[in-house]
Amino acid sequence: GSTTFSRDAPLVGLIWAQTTNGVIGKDGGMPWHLPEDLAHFKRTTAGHPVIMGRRTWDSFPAKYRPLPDRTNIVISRSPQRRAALEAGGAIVVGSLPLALAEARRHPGAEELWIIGGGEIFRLAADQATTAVVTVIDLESDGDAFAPPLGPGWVLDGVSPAAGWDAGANGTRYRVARWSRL
Ligand SMILES: Nc1nc(N)c2c(n1)CN(C(=O)COc1ccccc1N1CCC(C(=O)O)CC1)C2
Repeated sequence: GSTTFSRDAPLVGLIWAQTTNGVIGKDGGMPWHLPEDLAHFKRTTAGHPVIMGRRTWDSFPAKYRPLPDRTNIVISRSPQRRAALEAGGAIVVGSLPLALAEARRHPGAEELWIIGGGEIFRLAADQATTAVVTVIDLESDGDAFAPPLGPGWVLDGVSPAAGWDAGANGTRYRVARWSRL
């Protein structure tokens, strides 16, 4: 029979999109337009709590906030910003540990997704057990970067395994899935 492992520890995943040279953001946005990635992001995170830094929250067009069908947890150390963020539908906490603790209380918490940005990914890389990375066939300058995945991270697979997918607008991309032992 199949063995099922009860996961009392949630799966903590990182999810981001980057250029081939590791840029994840520029001037508060992303230097590409790839609706297929937005659909992939929404499909992957829907139904689960998402944890993000305040800049990532601000980067979403207002009509997308809070991200629907997900508990939106925003890390901000600024008491001045807390009220506005909460008014916008976010749960606001002051640190990543507090965000992870808060996320566990919400629906879908068997899987938690950390969705950005660069500063939060670096803090979270040693606590996450999976990373889902959209690599876009583009070189760009930027001001936010993908975290280095340190020792212990292994590449589980890339889709497509060779070459690139192409979005309707011609942007080439692929999705790499990493896990940390
Ligand atoms: N692979 C991967 N990883 C990430 N962490 C993120 C992404 N892609 C994409 N992201 C962005 O910030 C960018 O988003 C958007 C930017 C402009 C317009 C709409 C959107 N979105 C439309 C869909 C919304 C939803 O999901 O409902 C979210 C906002 C985070």
